Amino acid sequence: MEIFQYMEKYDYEQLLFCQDRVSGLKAIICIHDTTLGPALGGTRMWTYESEDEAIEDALRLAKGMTYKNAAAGLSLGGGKAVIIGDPRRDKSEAMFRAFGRFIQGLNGRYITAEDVGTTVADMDIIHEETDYVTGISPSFGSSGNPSPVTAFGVYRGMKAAAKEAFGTDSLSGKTIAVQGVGNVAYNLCKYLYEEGAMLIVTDIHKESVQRAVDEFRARAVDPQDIYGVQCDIYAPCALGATVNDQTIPLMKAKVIAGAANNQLKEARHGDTLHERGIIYAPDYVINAGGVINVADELYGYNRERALKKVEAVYENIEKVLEISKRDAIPTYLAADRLAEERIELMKHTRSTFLQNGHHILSRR
Ligand SMILES: NC(=O)C1=CN([C@@H]2O[C@H](COP(=O)(O)OP(=O)(O)OC[C@H]3O[C@@H](n4cnc5c(N)ncnc54)[C@H](O)[C@@H]3O)[C@@H](O)[C@H]2O)C=CC1
Ligand SMILES: CC(C)CC(=O)C(=O)O
Repeated sequence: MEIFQYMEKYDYEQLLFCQDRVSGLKAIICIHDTTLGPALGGTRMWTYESEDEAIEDALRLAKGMTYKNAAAGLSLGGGKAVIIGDPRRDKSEAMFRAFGRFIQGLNGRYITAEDVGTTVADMDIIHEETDYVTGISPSFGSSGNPSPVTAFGVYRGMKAAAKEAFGTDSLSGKTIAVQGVGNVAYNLCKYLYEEGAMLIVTDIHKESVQRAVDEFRARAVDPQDIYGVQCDIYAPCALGATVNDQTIPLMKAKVIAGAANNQLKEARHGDTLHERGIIYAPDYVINAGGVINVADELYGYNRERALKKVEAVYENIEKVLEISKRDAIPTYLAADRLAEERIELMKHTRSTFLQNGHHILSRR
């Protein structure tokens, strides 16, 4: 990959490679855009096949955070970090502390949190070395694990998308195919089951599937079979790029609404969904609950206030659907428009010169 060419094309600010030989840390921090404020986005730990794959993931995820934070109305820019390694095998205190020191070195330009492969316990270790970490244990007055709140937001957004497709936002009696029953999707399944939805689930880990079968009467299918099952809604809640040339022709769902980041393999797949009349709830709008929740820590965490904001994912999806209809464009473009218009507007508003002007919230 021609890295500078790619960064220039999508206007990235910074890409940082962090290496610590003793702990084995190999991490990449990517800051896409800080127009709206410091870049907030989680740290993913994953067994990448190659360094290029890890770099690409960091770049794509960081840009997604710029759009997610902007569309959610947060005063935050977009960034993300990835650690190369197996989260089930390679973690150590030394690794996360070394990583925390690299974050501290950025002096607040990047604030981290959980993502796939990292936990509250990992964030607590990072916190030993830096202030710029959220999603740490509630005993610090923090918000803890963002996943249940992300799930609540996805549930709200799914209802808004269902209303558009089926004329009612009730999910009772709807069949929902959930790909990946990890931290977010387990909590999502709970909401869906309690509302009376029928669940079809899959995961690469058998225990996760079994838990959903036992607790939510879900039907299990093999990972490759999830795309073609007869269902009303497909909820991608594993990794990205699952909406692509191979999977779209198999899909029976009228709605795609799930937690995963970067669901569309390429932007053109959003066009294909639009042409086929499948309502796609854009990933970074529907899965913003977690970041809205951890961002509230920057104001002194208040769960009630945070959940109120997350509830509004419903209205945000409605807004995207309205723009899509008004401008006759696919929903992924409508979401981009929502985010980009806000960034442009704030760029102008914030252009006034301030002499050493610090906001009362010193971390912003
Ligand atoms: N945790 C959070 O608060 C947020 C998560 N997200 C995104 O939501 C998605 C899920 O996140 P988490 O639940 O936190 O991660 P997780 O790691 O707890 O869950 C992901 C699940 O997907 C499964 N999986 C991976 N590849 C699969 C495949 N090919 N087929 C079936 N299952 C597969 C994994 O075994 C795991 O159980 C990720 O894309 C993440 O970036 C987005 C916003 C916030
Ligand atoms: C997990 C969140 C707290 C932030 C993030 O990285 C995301 O929304 O993807």
